[in-house]
Amino acid sequence: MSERFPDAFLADKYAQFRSLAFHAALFTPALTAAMWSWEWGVDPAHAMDTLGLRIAMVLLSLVVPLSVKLYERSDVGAWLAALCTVLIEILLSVVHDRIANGALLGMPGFMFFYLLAPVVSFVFPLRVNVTLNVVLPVAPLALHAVSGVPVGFHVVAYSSAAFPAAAFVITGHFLAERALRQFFEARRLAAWRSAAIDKVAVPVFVANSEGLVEYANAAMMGLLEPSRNVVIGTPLDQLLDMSGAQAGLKNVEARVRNSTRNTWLLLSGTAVGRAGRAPSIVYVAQDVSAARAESDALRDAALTDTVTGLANRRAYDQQLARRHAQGGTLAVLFVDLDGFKAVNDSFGHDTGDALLKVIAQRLNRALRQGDLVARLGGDEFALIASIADGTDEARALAERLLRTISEPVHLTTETVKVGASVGVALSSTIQTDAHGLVRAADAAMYRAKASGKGRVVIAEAADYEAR
Ligand SMILES: Nc1nc2c(ncn2[C@@H]2O[C@H](COP(=O)(O)OP(=O)(O)OP(=O)(O)O)[C@@H](O)[C@H]2O)c(=O)[nH]1
Repeated sequence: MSERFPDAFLADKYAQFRSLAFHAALFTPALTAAMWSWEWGVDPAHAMDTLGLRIAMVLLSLVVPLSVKLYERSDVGAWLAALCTVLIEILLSVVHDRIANGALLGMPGFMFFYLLAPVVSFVFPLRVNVTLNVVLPVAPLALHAVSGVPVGFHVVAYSSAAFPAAAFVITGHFLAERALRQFFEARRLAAWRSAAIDKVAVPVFVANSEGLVEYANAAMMGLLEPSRNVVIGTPLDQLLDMSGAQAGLKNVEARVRNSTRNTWLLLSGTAVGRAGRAPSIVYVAQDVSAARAESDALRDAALTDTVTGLANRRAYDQQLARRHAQGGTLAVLFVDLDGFKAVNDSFGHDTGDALLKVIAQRLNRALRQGDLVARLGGDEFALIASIADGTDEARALAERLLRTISEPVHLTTETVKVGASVGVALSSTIQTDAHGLVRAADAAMYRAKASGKGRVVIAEAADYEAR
């Protein structure tokens, strides 16, 4: 089996066949037409026309039965197809003779029987074909030699004309058979490869140079979830989010978009060239969702407070450093509950935990989009909020927090109530780094505790310097 691409192979064969046909077309009709004209005074243009029709029929007779034989693998089908073309040919001959007002087996019919031999004998090996094509034209001459039946000049002329025509047909038959066999085998192999790749458990897909998906095997379709029809021809970008991936083809991490699961793939791509086209990329994918979920969970655990589910101190420090570096006015709010120890002491640690969870939810609800609340430990919470209007806005926010914290908390068995002391440091007032802001908010919160609890204190420069 040739590994050549069927397109290139066929192009090659087509060129050979065309060159042969060109020479035969020059030689055969010219010779035949000359003889016809000489013998019967037939119009040469008309004669060539007739021969052109014959040649077209011969090509049809070659390709259709051969295709049936090679692709459907049916000799009976091939014979039936050949019979059909012969019947069509006879019909055409009859019609032609009626129009031309000639005998039933006039010139077209005569030529036909010489051309018929190689056509209908295509199912035989080449050697039989050649023999038939040599024997049939000389048969009238042999008959004459054996029986003395007179043979006119036109019979000799037709016999001579039949040889190049037969050569043309046999070569065409030979080339067409080879080309079709290669073509169908290549198609069968491609279909088999595609079916085999479809069956393997490893997800595989192909994207063309324009980023459109050309193929995805069953395993890949299972990961992408939508139906095959939707995927083929879809921009890869619509199916996979590769925005966080490193450049290149190897070890590319991609998230499946619109997935009901949080599916992550590790892709390895190979550029595969194609005749006359920009290379496509064949990707082999690995489902790394489980590993990714595990590492995400570890990262989340390292940044999350286990009791309340809020950000922990580490996450808070990271966020504050990032937000502070971005600029704009920030308010850092330190919230320490008042009377929390009494809840623990009276109702137990579990009730204390339940209370912390409710307070966390209330603080979360009181915040605006983009702000952050964290639990630093014990009964201490801290918030980061963007402030547009300075101290008054920060104070209003802090007082809103105080009010929501002080609402009674209805737990399963009891209702408890705590208060809070809040220290607020504004980056517009305290000109320092992120740590300095935290220290100032902490100091302001202590001042709130010291001056009677349940209140808000806005930090001044002295709070930062005092710590
Ligand atoms: N339930 C519970 N209690 C905790 C946790 N972490 C720390 N605590 C307790 O929280 C209490 C905090 O003490 P304090 O800050 O003195 O409590 P407070 O009654 O609010 O006192 P002030 O802050 O002075 O108003 C201590 O009793 C700690 O044991 C926790 O995760 N869960």
